[in-house]
Amino acid sequence: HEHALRGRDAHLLLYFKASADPCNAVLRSWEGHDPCSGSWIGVTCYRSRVVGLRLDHASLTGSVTPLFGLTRLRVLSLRRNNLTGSLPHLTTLNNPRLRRLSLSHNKLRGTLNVSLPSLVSLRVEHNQFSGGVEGLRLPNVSDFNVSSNQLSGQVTDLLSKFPASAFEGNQGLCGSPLPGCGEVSRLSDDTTAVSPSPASLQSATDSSSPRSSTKVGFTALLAIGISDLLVIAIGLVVIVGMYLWLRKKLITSLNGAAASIRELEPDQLQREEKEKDRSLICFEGGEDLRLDCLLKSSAEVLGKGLSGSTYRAVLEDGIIVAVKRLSAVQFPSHCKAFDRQMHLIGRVRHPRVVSLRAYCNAHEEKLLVYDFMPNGSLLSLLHLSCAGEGSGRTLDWISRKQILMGAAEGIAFIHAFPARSPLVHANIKPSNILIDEQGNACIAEWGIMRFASNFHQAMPHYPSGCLSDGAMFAAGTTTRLGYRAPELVNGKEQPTQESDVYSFGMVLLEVVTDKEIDDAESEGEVMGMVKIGMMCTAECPEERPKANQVVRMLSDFL
Ligand SMILES: Nc1ncnc2c1ncn2[C@@H]1O[C@H](COP(=O)(O)OP(=O)(O)OP(=O)(O)O)[C@@H](O)[C@H]1O
Repeated sequence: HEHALRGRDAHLLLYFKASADPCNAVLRSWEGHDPCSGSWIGVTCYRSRVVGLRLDHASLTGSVTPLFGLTRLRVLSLRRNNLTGSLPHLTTLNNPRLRRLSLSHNKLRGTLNVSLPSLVSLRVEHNQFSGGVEGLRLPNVSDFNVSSNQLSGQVTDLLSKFPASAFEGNQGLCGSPLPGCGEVSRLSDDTTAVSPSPASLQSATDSSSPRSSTKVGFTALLAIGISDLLVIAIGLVVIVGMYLWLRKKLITSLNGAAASIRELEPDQLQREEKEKDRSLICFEGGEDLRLDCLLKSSAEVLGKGLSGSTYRAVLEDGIIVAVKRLSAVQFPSHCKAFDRQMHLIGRVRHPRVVSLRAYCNAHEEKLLVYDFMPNGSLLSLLHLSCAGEGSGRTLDWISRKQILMGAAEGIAFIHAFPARSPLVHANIKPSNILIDEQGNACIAEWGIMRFASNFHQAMPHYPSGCLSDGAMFAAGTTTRLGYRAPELVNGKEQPTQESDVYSFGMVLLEVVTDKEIDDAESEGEVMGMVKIGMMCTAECPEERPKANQVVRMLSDFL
């Protein structure tokens, strides 16, 4: 029976692929009958069943309906694609385990009917959904957004706990937290009352003589004036009374609260403070992460560097993340600037930059949770013998060029990201250039090293003997500085975007001067790339090209 169900998962995914990626451009790796082989891009499995599908920004088209046949699915994230059609009625019968559903920025239409107690996140903003929201029965959802659709009708009581921003951009929706539906219709009634049609005005004037109308008008005006005064006086009395009553109540409750705070034991306060500290701060795509789940997950050490150790953690729902545990020696303090930097890093989203999904900045523990990159690092591909790691694969020339291009794009994106002061990676080296499911390079662990207490010791350099002599020669480096820009060696300067370009230049020279390349046709290209590397590693920082210029130069070779 289990075997048949696994076959059904594969069948449903391939059925989805047929309409989502008809040119086989993105889902090329979806081949064969086993989606859990590890090679199907975006698919996460647990005990040989598909539990997660994440394919954001993948230019997918067609309908999502086949995916709701995956009965073990927990996470479905297909943001920013071109998906069309409607959603089926989602109930516990067909999707009992679905926890996160992210379909924002697509072209989905039809009505929304989702009643799933398992769901904790529903994001369908920027689509074309229509009809009411009464079909949404989501008792446990904490992350919710249906904004910028064509929904109408009253927001139900269950959903009114979410902020107005979760509903805005739907012309026809009303009721808390949006303006009340009654208010809208009363307003329109009033408008009709004060602006009668010219025809009715005309008939009103015609029906009575000018004399009688003046008499009646005067008496009526007097009566209205007196009654208005009375109403205003009564209103004032009521308002003053309510003000005095509320003031009294507020003072009593404030006194009560102050007393109960005083009553708290000091260590209880400390405990609460610690609890707050120990929680994870989550960013887009990591909203579901919890510190206790992370600590309970099965973890395996990926490696250890100067800044700390990195673990591969498999969470309860089968999702795999990389957790960097920062060294307490290098990152001893609990500073606000670190929090600000993490919030900035958590906002950066680019296919060539590894996403930070959450972090924890407790006094005794600093954890950073990243997307897990399943294909190792450039270091493992290049220096199998030096690093004592790697899968034993050798890199062909085309892959080398693509990896360099991907890394340069990631760095250029970070450098151009709008921030108060220019953003800097400060730790560019092959172990921080990771390879994603499709073999593309992604820049990892940026922006952390400037918080290291022994920053200059931690700067990227390389174990003596590993950086090839060809690369050292091309860069004109006689001392073994490795990836560290010469201006940083005295330990007084802070890293800059120019020093990042230097480090990238060293990586580039290392990749293109490697003895392993035996493709004679590429000789001319090697020379061209070496020239780029030499420009990047110019002694004088001002003479080095900007990262976006490096991207442009590299693109000539692709
Ligand atoms: N998100 C990730 N996905 C997969 N592997 C990762 C991820 N982040 C880091 N790694 C791998 O984990 C190993 C250890 O990384 P870590 O960053 O802790 O050390 P390092 O890069 O060698 O040194 P440093 O502390 O200076 O950054 C490296 O092989 C790295 O490529």
